[in-house]
Amino acid sequence: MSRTPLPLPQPPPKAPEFGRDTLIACESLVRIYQTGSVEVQALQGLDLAVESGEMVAVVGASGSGKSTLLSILAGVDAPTAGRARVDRWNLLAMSRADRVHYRRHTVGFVRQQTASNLVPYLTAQQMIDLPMTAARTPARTRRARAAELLETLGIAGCADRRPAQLSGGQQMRVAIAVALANQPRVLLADEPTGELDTATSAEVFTTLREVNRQLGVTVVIVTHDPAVSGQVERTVAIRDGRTSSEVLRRTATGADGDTEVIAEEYAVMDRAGRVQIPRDYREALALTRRVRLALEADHVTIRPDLGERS
Ligand SMILES: Nc1ncnc2c1ncn2[C@@H]1O[C@H](COP(=O)(O)OP(=O)(O)OP(=O)(O)O)[C@@H](O)[C@H]1O
Repeated sequence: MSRTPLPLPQPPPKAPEFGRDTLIACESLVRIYQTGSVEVQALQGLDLAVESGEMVAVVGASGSGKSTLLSILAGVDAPTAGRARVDRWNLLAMSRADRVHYRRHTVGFVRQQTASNLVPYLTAQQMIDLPMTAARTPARTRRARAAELLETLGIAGCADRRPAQLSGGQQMRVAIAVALANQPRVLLADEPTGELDTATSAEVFTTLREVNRQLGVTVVIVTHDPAVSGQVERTVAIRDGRTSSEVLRRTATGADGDTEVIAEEYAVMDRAGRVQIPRDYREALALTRRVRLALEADHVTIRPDLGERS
């Protein structure tokens, strides 16, 4: 008996190696906190890929797992299961010495509370110097790097000031300079504008964008402020410890020559092919436990299971 071949497109010869082309690659990432008999699943199979040179915002409601993700990427916290790679580092298999090296050279971290990033009795220049001294950078290089960072971040005039003599925006810029002192490939910022007014927040975002563009540093910003999304090319939304959607922004030139920003929302598919269908879509079509899937020429349809047999 001859069979008609299925009209399926040819699959690629081999699935790409995990995280091969990305600087940050998280797959099915799980973090469970155990407090006594209570177990909290802060991350429940999160997927995230960030290319080198990108500036990405991670948004989500309070408790959705944003800070947990950032702590893991910062090498401060370790995942319970899944995969996480940043640059050449496997975050699930780092020795203590690896972790020190990773935190010193691969990632820079700006914390939520501005003050917690700074040392009250040191000047801006001395604070930028600290991580380089820890990394045994020669004095001449340290001086040159501190001067370059102070200049790039627009705070050259603040070199000899202590935190109390700086405005909120200047304090945050010093914190960013400290995080960049050892030339990390990735800058992680946890709610960098949480304590700032609107104008100062905009100033800090401009600084982060300049750092991203001028120094080529990959930037990941965690925030629960949806307004931030308009400032970056890609926003990743986390819900209940999983990546639920991504919004990509690009500029396009219309027929009239005007440029406009186009934002498109995407669902995120993991390597096993799982996609989360938004609740309002499910409710609108009464999609419940079982749905009908069909492969069309250039798309896949999902239909409610109406119970009839075909
Ligand atoms: N050290 C911890 N021990 C126990 N539970 C924790 C711990 N850290 C976080 N959690 C829990 O994990 C979940 C995710 O927390 P996380 O701080 O990552 O969320 P978030 O999205 O950053 O929230 P927020 O915007 O309020 O900072 C929450 O339910 C939180 O209570």
